Amino acid sequence: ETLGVIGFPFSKGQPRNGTEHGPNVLREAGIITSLQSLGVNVIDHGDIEIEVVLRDEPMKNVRNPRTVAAANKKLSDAVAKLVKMNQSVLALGGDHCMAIGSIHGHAQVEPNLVVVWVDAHADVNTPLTSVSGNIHGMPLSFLLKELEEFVPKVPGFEWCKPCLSVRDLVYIGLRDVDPAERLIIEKFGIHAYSMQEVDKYGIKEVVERALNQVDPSGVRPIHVSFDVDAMDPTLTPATGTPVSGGLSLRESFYLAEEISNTGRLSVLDIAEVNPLLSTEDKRKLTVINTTDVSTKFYGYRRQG
Ligand SMILES: N[C@](CCCC[B-](O)(O)O)(CCN1CCC(O)CC1)C(=O)O
Ligand SMILES: [Mn+2]
Ligand SMILES: [Mn+2]
Ligand SMILES: [Mn+2]
Repeated sequence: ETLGVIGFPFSKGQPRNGTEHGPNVLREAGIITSLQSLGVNVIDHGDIEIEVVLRDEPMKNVRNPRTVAAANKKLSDAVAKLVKMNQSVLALGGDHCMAIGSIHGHAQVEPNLVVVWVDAHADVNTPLTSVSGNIHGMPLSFLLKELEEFVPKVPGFEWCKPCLSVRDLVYIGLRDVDPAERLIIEKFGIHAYSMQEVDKYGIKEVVERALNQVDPSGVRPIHVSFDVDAMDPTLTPATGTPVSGGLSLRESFYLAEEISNTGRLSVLDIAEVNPLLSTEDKRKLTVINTTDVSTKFYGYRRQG
């Protein structure tokens, strides 16, 4: 089994500079060597080359549409290529708009995939419901077939055909969902385990129920889109939209270990590490905790 690592040094899905440094600070922290020390055959394919799109005027309130679209098209092609070569893919972000390219690319090769979205946020605003206009809050609206009729054409995204059904998506970690997102989740019955459910059932039950709902027969390829703001901000403070009351380190480890135990983790996104948003020691803490969770996704076992 080969793990292909792709860097997505990108920040234009949101207004805070810094997520473009995510891939490199994770590499500098030794994420590649940590994975190799697990016996994983890791190939670092470098970074997606981000092109500057001039005069990328907002479309209604959607910021940087063409820049976000062009970068994610490249990511989609890169992920598809690696999955086609039977590699597992670790995509290092970069802000969470990266999920558009990563999931789209994965779905071109594995249309039967399911998505586990680990995040404080639902990231399912459409360009019309978004209050901020930041595409990192909208990625799922570009991917979900059931939302296609509600999503206006956004310049640059002509390539992005929706490829995911709401029944193949499950959320874990929600605690800051916009009213419109709440409506969408309820209208389409999207499976969602907020931090309230994590407290109510415990992480073991939540992970079991989540996987059983999207993949009861336990055969489908899994795409995990992991926003580091799903974890408690005391653990990953270097991120753009921190929300208190997040997943503990042990809950994050357990989730990652259980996903790893399925043997069907195909693509993992690590999104929203922003080293510029905090002090040096908080950056270090964020990167170390993110790396520690990542190794559990790829076979590190606390019991040895
Ligand atoms: N839902 C938000 C946050 C998205 C976070 C994206 B990430 O990838 O980090 O999960 C927040 C919108 N929110 C609406 C109410 C306002 O008071 C504050 C911003 C949005 O901008 O759409
Ligand atoms: Mn988030
Ligand atoms: Mn997110
Ligand atoms: Mn975030």
